[in-house]
Amino acid sequence: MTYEFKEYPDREMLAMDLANQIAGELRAALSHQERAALAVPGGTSPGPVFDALCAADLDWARVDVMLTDERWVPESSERSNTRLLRERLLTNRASAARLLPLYAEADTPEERLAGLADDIAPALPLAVVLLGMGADMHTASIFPEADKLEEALSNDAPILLPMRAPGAPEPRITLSAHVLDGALKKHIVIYGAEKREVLEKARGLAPLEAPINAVLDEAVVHWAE
Ligand SMILES: O=C1O[C@H](COP(=O)(O)O)[C@@H](O)[C@H](O)[C@H]1O
Repeated sequence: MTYEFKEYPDREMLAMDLANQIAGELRAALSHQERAALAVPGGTSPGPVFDALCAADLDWARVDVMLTDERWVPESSERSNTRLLRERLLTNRASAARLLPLYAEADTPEERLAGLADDIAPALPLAVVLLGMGADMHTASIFPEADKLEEALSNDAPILLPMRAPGAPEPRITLSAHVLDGALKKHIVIYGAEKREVLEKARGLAPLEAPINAVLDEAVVHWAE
């Protein structure tokens, strides 16, 4: 498995450079296809990238934006990844993009899974995916020790899976590994010494132990202190 590791002087430079790269890749995809799909993470890491990317000059009306995963909470919750997406990415020029949601009101993800997956399917494969990584080596909501970990990692997994894990305070919904890994361009954003070490420790481990390894091959990892 090989991946590129890009180190930046600071987080601001990382956010600007990564946003430029993603915008360029979306433009390239749109030059030879009618629509392009972009999947992005939630959590604490992508906000500054969203702040830069939302101003990019490209034909956002032909871009389908979705999350890599969602916490099963309504948008009124501080923990909603959709809320972050609306506040920081789907604004400015990017407000013209089409959001393909990973949440709909219901008590459990299982109740809405099929409908959400049906809406996403025509937009695939992803032109670009941006992923985060937790300190436990999870990516999207593919967590070590999760109840559907094996299924999420298998090549014939459905597009979307519900997920429950000891490290996740609420039920989740996640794109499966082959959908994420099938993106034409893959980027992973991580900050700080701890996550850099975690990524090093993941080297050589099976995706069952280190789910991040299911998407790392040929990805670009963007790191700043
Ligand atoms: O819960 C989640 O965690 C990961 C990592 O988040 P971070 O705050 O450590 O950057 C994130 O990539 C994922 O989308 C999110 O749902």
